[in-house]
Amino acid sequence: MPFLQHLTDSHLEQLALERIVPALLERGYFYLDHFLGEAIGRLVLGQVKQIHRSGVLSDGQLAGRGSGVCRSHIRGDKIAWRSGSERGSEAIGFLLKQTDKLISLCAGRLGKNTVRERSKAMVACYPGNGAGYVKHVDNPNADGRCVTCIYYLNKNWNAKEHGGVLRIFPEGKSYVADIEPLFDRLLLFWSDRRNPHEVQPSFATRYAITVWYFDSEERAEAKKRFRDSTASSESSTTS
Ligand SMILES: Cn1c(O)c(C(=O)NCC(=O)O)c(=O)c2ccccc21
Ligand SMILES: [Mn+2]
Repeated sequence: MPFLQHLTDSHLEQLALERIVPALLERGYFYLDHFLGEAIGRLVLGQVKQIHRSGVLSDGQLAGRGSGVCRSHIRGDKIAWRSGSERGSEAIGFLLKQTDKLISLCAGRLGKNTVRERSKAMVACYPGNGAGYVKHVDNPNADGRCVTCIYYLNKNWNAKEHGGVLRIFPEGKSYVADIEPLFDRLLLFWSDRRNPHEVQPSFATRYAITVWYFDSEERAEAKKRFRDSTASSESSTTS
């Protein structure tokens, strides 16, 4: 089924150059609504709900800090990885094609970053039991990830009632950015220490799809460090 393209390629180019690049360089994050449009957004939501219903989402991580016995038994976010070419994930595949186009249009203008590869899509569901995600940095130690891209899928979301706000604490700034996980909203932000963030407790089912774009050089460096470290640890065990 040929998808009608909500945002034509020239729209995407305008969006990338005139809005996304300036915002990322100036503030470090950017979000826009109506990214795929109602029809395709609903197709993506339908496929995510089917993934959730099919039970393949991981058992949510145990909420709260601590480990062993003192850990609480509230199950938090549940996730599944999708390349977008699986049967039943075609609309997710289309979303990734659109975000790939967007990022490649930005590439070369994002300072030193040359972005050529990305992770698979992480489909995430917060069950609405009050679990959230503690404040963290996606990429604190140069693992290669440079841009976090999150597509939200929640219709009629009311943060006052449902919580689930993403709060970004931009490094060195006196303000925080509160972003509601609204249907068909796309959010991009630097994955490194510039953007610590948290997902506040969610009291309704909260769906999102995240994909991380890699800076090629940083990724290659990280892979090399990993190879060296495993090689040295192997040599130390054998010696
Ligand atoms: C489920 N989930 C996450 O929701 C976020 C995250 O920062 N989400 C922000 C958001 O959904 O607005 C994560 O960064 C994350 C990292 C590893 C595994 C699971 C993860
Ligand atoms: Mn995160």
